[in-house]
Amino acid sequence: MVSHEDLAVRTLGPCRIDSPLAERLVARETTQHSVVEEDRILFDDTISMAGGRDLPVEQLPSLEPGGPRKRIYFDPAKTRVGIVTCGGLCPGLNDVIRGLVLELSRHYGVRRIVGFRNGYRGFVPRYGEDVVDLTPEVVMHIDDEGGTILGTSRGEQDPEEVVDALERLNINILFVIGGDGTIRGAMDVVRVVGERGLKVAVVGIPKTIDNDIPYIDQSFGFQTAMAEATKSIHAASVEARSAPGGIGLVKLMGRHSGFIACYATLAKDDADYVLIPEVPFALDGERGLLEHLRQRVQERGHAVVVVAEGAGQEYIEGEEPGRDASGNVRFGDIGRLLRKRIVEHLDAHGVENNVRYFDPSYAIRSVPANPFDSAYCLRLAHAAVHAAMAGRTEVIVARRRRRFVHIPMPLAVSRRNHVDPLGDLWLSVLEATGQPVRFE
Ligand SMILES: Nc1ncnc2c1ncn2[C@@H]1O[C@H](COP(=O)(O)OP(=O)(O)O)[C@@H](O)[C@H]1O
Ligand SMILES: O=P(O)(O)OC[C@H]1O[C@](O)(COP(=O)(O)O)[C@@H](O)[C@@H]1O
Ligand SMILES: [Mg+2]
Repeated sequence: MVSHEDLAVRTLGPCRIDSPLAERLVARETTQHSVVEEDRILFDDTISMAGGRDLPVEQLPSLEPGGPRKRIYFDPAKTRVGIVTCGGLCPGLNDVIRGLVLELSRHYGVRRIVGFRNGYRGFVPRYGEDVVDLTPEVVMHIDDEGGTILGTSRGEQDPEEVVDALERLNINILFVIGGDGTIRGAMDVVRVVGERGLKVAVVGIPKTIDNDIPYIDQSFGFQTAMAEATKSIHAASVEARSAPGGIGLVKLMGRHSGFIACYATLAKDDADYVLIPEVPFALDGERGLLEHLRQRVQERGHAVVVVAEGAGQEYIEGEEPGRDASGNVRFGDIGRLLRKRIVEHLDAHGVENNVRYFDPSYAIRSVPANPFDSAYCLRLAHAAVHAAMAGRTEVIVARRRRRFVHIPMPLAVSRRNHVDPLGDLWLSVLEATGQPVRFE
């Protein structure tokens, strides 16, 4: 259970400098729409959860609100900022970079902002990466494109070398835009910064199309990626309905969490089956997926199956899952395996079948952010700048139940966000598809 201590945010020191934004904050109060900096946001949101702790209200676990402070830690005129993007692509990376640069320069008056190229390797001299000066002019229209203007990479780097680079360039604030691996890397940087007695704020903006960062409503770019995925589900459905025994099979990204598969399915209410890593399924047997699918195709003439890449890995034989440079598992291709097994099963029962396999893969994450995600990215960037200028460190900014909050990095990587097989989302998926609760 998350405790009060888990939610404590680290700061570099007292805020003694008047914020250039202070004037705008005078009339602010805590309402449905804002939380003042002195207030806290309760972590639990049901009576049973909060009541179960048996604590007075002021001792209940609570989060520090995001947003501008009246006084800040860093003197903007003397502050130098670094930005890095790491891990897999995600729609909105450029929006976040742009938002950081514009907020820092226009509202705080920070004049020295650099981008490190290609993830954490951009700090390490042997890679020979250049450092990019980021000005409002440079970033103004970068949100029109997907990807990241800074480039990204996987693979661990020595945090000592990262901090050497921070020292060489006199960086006071480092913004890391990345997923769980990136946040773990950032925590190593914070440790070395502390060991050297430096005052560098490290603030993260969580990025993942898989939506697997816990305690937040949704990661930026997720909505765009899942919207993009609906196009393949629609195409699969059209193909399936247009051929005798048509079966549209769509494999979507989602290594450990099936959020893209679930939401894309709900958005395009066309699928008969959704398979995700969180819900194991039997393939064979009377109550297995293949037999159910055979009956569905015979009854309705067609079917659509959506599978997340991490689902059903136990069926991929003879292949040890590989690892990428960051140590993430590289799964076997569940889509191809399902295609093969579906064809074999239906052929064996003399059922005509035409399987059309879609693997949109990188296409769903390399697109520019949609307007909702763009707005979200900009607001996350603003929140990250406010947090960093106020000396917060080892923290990510995020939206939780529609409030912007600061979440300590150790908590953000303490677990993964999963689709709960007993939760509301999976129930909605079961209702939409009509698939059995279990294939067993
Ligand atoms: N356990 C870890 N400890 C320290 N750094 C890590 C760790 N895992 C990943 N990293 C660093 O974070 C970067 C991105 O991690 P990765 O897992 O590839 O993507 P993501 O941040 O999207 O999860 C890598 O370049 C690597 O240097
Ligand atoms: O082939 P790549 O670029 O290493 O990444 C593939 C993986 O990246 C993801 O899109 C997201 O992963 P991260 O958020 O860890 O970067 C996964 O869904 C997918 O398995
Ligand atoms: Mg990751």
